[in-house]
Amino acid sequence: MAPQRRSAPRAAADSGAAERRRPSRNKKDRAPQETPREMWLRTVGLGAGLVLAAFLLWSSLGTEDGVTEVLAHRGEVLAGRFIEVPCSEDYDGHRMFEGCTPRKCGRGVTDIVITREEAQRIRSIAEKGFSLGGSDGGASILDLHSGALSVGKHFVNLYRYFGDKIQNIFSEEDFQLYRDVRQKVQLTIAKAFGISVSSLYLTKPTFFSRMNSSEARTAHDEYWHAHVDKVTYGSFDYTSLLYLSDYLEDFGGGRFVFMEEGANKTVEPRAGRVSFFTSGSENLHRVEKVHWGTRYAITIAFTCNPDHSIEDPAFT
Ligand SMILES: O=C(O)CCC(=O)C(=O)O
Ligand SMILES: [Fe+2]
Repeated sequence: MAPQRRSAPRAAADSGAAERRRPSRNKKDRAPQETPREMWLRTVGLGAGLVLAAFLLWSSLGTEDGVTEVLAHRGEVLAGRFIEVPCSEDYDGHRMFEGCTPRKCGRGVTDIVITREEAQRIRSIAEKGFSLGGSDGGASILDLHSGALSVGKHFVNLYRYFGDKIQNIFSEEDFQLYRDVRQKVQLTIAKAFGISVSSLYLTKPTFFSRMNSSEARTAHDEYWHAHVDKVTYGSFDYTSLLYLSDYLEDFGGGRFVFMEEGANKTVEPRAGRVSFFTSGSENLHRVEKVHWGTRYAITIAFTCNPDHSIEDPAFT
């Protein structure tokens, strides 16, 4: 954002007015001397003002956009936290699927569905993929379904590029783990929203993300904009995020923010943490800019519309 332009210093022409406002020496000489009590009060007042100003500055720096509540702290291990929010009307414009299209909306976080060990193993899959490319800017994606990988300012298709040799990069165990994780997340969503697990289909894009503090080079690198997944991606009905690194251990900034009037809610990423929510504008969100380090995550998306379903990645 462009910095606010400050007004130029007032011209010398003003100095006459300043001169006129200046009290006469005589008057000042006649002013009563400050008592020690008054001096003390003035010092205390000044100190309190400074403390207040420092606090306001600190709180505005720490929260970027006035975030006031943390839904999931990085240090806590949540067995499951769910917050219901009223559904938006975004689903009305799409085909409705009884028993799947959100009627109950909300957001949840759990740290017990995916272990930290599984998160570590799945992150290794992401690192292998990203080692073959990566964006010049701050955000890279790797989509094991389509084969898309960010490289420089563009994307390549790994499966087309490597052909059968892709089996030297990813193993069957990698794909098996990916499928297991997807299945567990799908079950979690179905349970939380009271829908049948078989009414949900994986949809695209489902992808790994890697974010760092490099300056954005293309619009794809600008991951921090507020958005609604249903609007951005169309087919999404339920979004989930599996975090693969730890806020403040592996990176700074990069918290997930549900944007709400008055009180935004943050989710602090933690390896193995699954955050999930209905994809309509009841869950407008953004990711804070990463200030240092590298943040890994997977966006796993589900739809109620079988026409928009995609397959799990597998060697064909
Ligand atoms: O990585 C995140 O925390 C959120 C990513 C996101 O909003 C998205 O992929 O649509
Ligand atoms: Fe999103």
